[in-house]
Amino acid sequence: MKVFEKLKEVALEKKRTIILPEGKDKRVLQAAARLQADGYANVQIAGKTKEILTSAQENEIDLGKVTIIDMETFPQLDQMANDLVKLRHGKVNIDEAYELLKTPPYFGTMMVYEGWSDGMVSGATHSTADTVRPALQIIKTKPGMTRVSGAMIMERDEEKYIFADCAINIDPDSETLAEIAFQSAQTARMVNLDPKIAMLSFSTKGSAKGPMVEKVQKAVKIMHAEHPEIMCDGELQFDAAFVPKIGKAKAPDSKVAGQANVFIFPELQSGNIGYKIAERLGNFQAIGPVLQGLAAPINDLSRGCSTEDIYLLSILTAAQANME
Ligand SMILES: CC(C)(COP(=O)(O)OP(=O)(O)OC[C@H]1O[C@@H](n2cnc3c(N)ncnc32)[C@H](O)[C@@H]1OP(=O)(O)O)[C@@H](O)C(=O)NCCC(=O)NCCS
Ligand SMILES: CC(=O)OP(=O)(O)O
Repeated sequence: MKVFEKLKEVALEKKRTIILPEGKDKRVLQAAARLQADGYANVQIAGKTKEILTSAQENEIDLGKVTIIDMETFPQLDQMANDLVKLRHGKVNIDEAYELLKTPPYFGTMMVYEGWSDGMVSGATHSTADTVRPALQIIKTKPGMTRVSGAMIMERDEEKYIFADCAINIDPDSETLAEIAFQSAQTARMVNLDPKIAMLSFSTKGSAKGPMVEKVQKAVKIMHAEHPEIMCDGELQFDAAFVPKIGKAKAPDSKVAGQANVFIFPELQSGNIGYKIAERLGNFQAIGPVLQGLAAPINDLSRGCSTEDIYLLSILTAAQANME
C-alpha cells in the first residue's frame, strides 16, 4: 500500500488520539487493536464496556492498550449534552441531546468537538447519512469551504486515483462540482498524487448536449477561473479521461484527457456506483469516504468495509490531524 507509507510517517510524527465509536463491531475491534499495537494512534473505542469486552473475547482480539470509553457512564456526558444543545441553536433540547449521544456517530463527533479525540472514523455499521450528519451539524466546514464532500482513494498495486463525490452531495450544481474538484486536488496531494482532474460526463467536449452536460461544462469554467493553477478539464467521458489513445481521439487539445488521476463524478449515483464497480470488479482497494472540506479529521466508511479499510482510514485520519 504505497499511498500509506507516507501517511504512516506523518501519523507517527505526533501520536494522535483517534476514536472508533462503533465498538460493537468485530472489524472495528480488530482494526483498533492493530492500530494501537502498531503505534499509529492512541485508539479509543466507544460503546458499552461489557459488550466490547465480550466481543473482543469471543473473537480472540487482544485490545492491549486501547482505551474503552463507556458511552453510558462517560463522566463528561452532561457537558457534552449541554454543549450539543448550545451548538444546535434551539434545534435540539437537552433530552434529545442525551438521546443523540447514545448513538456512536454523535458521541464520537462530540468527542472530537470537545478536543478529547483528535479524529474519528465511523460508518462500519452506520450509513453515510447517519455518520456525516453530526459532523456537518457540529464540526462544520473549514474556513473558505462551503460544502463537505466525500472522496475515495482507489488503489491497486502501483495505481492510485481519487474518485469524488462518492458519498455526500446528491445532485451537486456547477459551483458545488467545482468545489468538490478543488477539495479533491487537495486530497490527491495528501496522498502524493499530482492532480489531473477530469470532470466526468456522458459527453466529451460537446459530443452530447443538454442540461446535465452544461452543468459539468460550467463547473469546468469555474475551476479554470478560480483555480487556473490546477490541471482540470472536461466535460470528459471516462474513457476519454483515462485511456491516452481515446483521450487523443476525443479531446485532442486536452492536457488532462487520457492522463487523469482525479475523477469528479457529475452526481452521487454515478460516483457511488462507479467506485463500487472499480472496487468489486476491478479489485481496487477503496479507502474512504475521506470527508473533504470538514473542519476536523472525521472520516466515513462503507458498511461493506474490511478490517484493513478501517485500519488504513484510521492511519489517514491520524495523519490528517498532524497536517492541520
Ligand atoms: C449528507 C446528508 C445526510 C445531509 O442531509 P440532511 O440529513 O438532510 O441534512 P440537512 O439538510 O438537514 O442538513 C444538516 C446540516 O448539515 C449541513 N449540510 C448538509 N449538507 C452539507 C454539505 N454537503 N456540506 C456541508 N454542510 C452540509 C446543513 O447545512 C445543516 O446544517 P444545520 O443543521 O447546522 O443548519 C444528505 O445530503 C445525504 O443523505 N447525502 C447522501 C448520503 C448517502 O446516502 N450517500 C451514499 C452512500 S456513501
Ligand atoms: C460510502 C458508502 O457507500 O457507504 P455505505 O456502503 O455504508 O452506504
